[in-house]
Amino acid sequence: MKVGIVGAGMVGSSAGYALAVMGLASTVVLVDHNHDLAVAQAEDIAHAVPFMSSTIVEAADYDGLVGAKVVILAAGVSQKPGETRLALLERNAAVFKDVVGKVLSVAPEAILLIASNPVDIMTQITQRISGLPAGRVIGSGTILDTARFRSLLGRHLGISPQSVHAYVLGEHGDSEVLAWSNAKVGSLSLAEIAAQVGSPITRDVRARIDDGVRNAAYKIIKGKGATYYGIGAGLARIVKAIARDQHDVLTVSCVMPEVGGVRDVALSIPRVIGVDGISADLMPDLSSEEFEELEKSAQLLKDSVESIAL
Ligand SMILES: NC(=O)C1=CN([C@@H]2O[C@H](COP(=O)(O)OP(=O)(O)OC[C@H]3O[C@@H](n4cnc5c(N)ncnc54)[C@H](O)[C@@H]3O)[C@@H](O)[C@H]2O)C=CC1
Ligand SMILES: CC(=O)C(=O)O
Repeated sequence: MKVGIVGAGMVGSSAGYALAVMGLASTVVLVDHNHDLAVAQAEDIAHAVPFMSSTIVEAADYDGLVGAKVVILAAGVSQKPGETRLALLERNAAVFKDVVGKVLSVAPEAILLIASNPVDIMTQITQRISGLPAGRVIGSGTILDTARFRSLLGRHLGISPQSVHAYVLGEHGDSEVLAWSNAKVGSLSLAEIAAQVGSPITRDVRARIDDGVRNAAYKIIKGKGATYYGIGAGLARIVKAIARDQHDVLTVSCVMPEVGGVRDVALSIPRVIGVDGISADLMPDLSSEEFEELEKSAQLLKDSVESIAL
């Protein structure tokens, strides 16, 4: 399967690296308006391939995306230290107005996988520009936040994050909602597992984990300028679900008809993903407090998307 990546910066190249070393694509094509950067990234990633897979990694112009089954959109600007994701909206909307049409002119059948921030709004903008069915325009959404939540919960409990089933919903951003009420480890509720392993989830532990998830990007960007390994692996994980038609449940963003009272808005809930993109939305049971937070997150995203002229 051919996978295209538009935007060969830190996020795009990390996704390309993860796809290549995991052997999830026959070909990975990197496109960037800085073509020299795309060429350099493709060459560097290609040198890792002989150790792990046989993926062909190359740089190209948009023509190189012909036949791509998935195209990852990671072009645009990223946050400076202290800057919110929403502050990138106008600049990245302008980039997407340029990029989406070019991608579809050569790869009209592709599933579009959006990474650029603010990712929920970029997903909604892409769906509007492209006119594609909502299930073929997938935002990476809270896949990364969910990984952060599972990682911190697993660390607290001394359990592998792969056995922690816990989701972050709503905006990939400051208003996201950690769904504590339905988190499970194996078949046990959080309260039960915490009691069994002797690591209670106190108010302080909860606040520490919430901060660790919600503010992870700010801390990493302050320390090293950008985040990219986590999202690179997350994007590869979504491609895996598509490439192998796995019908995996992942928290990704997509335009949905209604969330509470808010209509036509893109945000994350768990969704089933396979070869045709998203095939089902799985709205979790939430406490009334969590559902209220989700509605607030939806309203904030809706207000932001309406502020942008398309
Ligand atoms: N969804 C998520 O969880 C995450 C999203 N991000 C977002 O991903 C995006 C990319 O971040 P980085 O890779 O760190 O930035 P970067 O600056 O390293 O790379 C962006 C690339 O886009 C290219 N580009 C800009 N305009 C273009 C256009 N019109 N056509 C083609 N290429 C163009 C640039 O030349 C650059 O190489 C940002 O918006 C960032 O906020 C970053 C981390 C996590
Ligand atoms: C930058 C970003 O969106 C993240 O690391 O969550």
